Amino acid sequence: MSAVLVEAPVRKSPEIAKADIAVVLLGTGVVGGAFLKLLCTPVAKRLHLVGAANSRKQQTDAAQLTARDLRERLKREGAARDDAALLSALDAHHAELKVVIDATASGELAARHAEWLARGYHVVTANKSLAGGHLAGWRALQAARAAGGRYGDSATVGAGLPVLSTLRRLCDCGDSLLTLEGVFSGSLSYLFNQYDGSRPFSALLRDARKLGYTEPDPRADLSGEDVARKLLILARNAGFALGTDEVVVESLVPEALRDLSTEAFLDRLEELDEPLAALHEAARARGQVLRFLARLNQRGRARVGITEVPLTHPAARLYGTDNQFALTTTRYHTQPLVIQGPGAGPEVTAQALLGDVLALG
Ligand SMILES: NC(=O)C1=CN([C@@H]2O[C@H](COP(=O)(O)OP(=O)(O)OC[C@H]3O[C@@H](n4cnc5c(N)ncnc54)[C@H](O)[C@@H]3O)[C@@H](O)[C@H]2O)C=CC1
Ligand SMILES: N[C@@H](CC=O)C(=O)O
Repeated sequence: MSAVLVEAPVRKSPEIAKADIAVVLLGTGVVGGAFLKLLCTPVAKRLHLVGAANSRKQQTDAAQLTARDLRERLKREGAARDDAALLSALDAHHAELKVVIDATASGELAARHAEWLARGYHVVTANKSLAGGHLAGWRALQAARAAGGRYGDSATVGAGLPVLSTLRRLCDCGDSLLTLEGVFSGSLSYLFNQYDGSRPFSALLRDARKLGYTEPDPRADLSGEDVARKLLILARNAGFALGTDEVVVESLVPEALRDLSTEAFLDRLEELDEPLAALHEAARARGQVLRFLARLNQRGRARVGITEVPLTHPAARLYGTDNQFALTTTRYHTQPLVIQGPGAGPEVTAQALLGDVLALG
């Protein structure tokens, strides 16, 4: 029987008019750039971009903000960075909902999220530095949320996979997280799913960077820091008050490459090849493969690092940038609840940001 194409079901839109949303976008790199493209699609018609910034320049001029090449223009022209001017642009707009979107990896900006929430702006973020950083920051964020601020964080774990939403829903229903295990990094998944020694690790890393899977400085991925942040975000959302120093992190970055500038590090990527090849060879000789795993056990002990796993291990059967989150809870006890799918990339991450913005009202 041949496949029949059917029309998509008509979704009756509710009669209630949805609110307009004024938006400031911080970060016009890989993720921010993909978000700007989504803004031009019909689903984003309620969103009004009133400001956009990269690390050096910003724009609040309405005509400039609608330019198709806004991202390129911001590299050359615009006003100097000043958060106050961006927030004033939000204040001046008629929209009921005012949102700051953080598509940067800046710790400095993340440290302002709680203050923005307290001032009545909503925050939607791909930046994990606050929720996955020092416990004091996490606590300030929870206080701002308890006071009514809405924080869209879907993009911070699994690049928008329904992990945080599922975990929170379970906890809201009285379930408790017992253990958490899996592959929480899209770039490291991409690297180790492919690495078989035939191409140098550094060449695969360059590909991952070009495809937009790595952090702005790929050492944030290779050091396990980015994975540790995601583990902390999940653990804290499940009620474990873990500090950054309570996660044992095993870095893949050799000592000699740790203190370099990003540019200097990128020039010396080949120095990763030999140690990785040795690890790979040792694992292969034992019939195992390498995976970068995150684990939280029932006593709240957390560890992220490279591990040899047998070919039958669930993490050995991932593809592309797949993330895998295995949640054992009081109610999902015999078998874990597993959430798996692409866990990095500009389009999925930008979609997660848009989803969080639209969910505001
Ligand atoms: N690439 C991915 O697949 C995913 C990325 N994320 C997160 O998204 C964030 C952005 O990642 P990418 O777009 O890949 O990085 P990127 O390096 O391509 O872009 C970062 C942007 O932030 C800007 N920026 C830095 N400091 C700033 C400041 N103080 N004010 C305004 N702009 C500033 C930079 O100029 C640049 O435009 C990171 O926090 C990352 O962890 C989250 C999920 C997936
Ligand atoms: N660099 C990150 C991107 C998503 O958070 C990763 O590799 O997972």
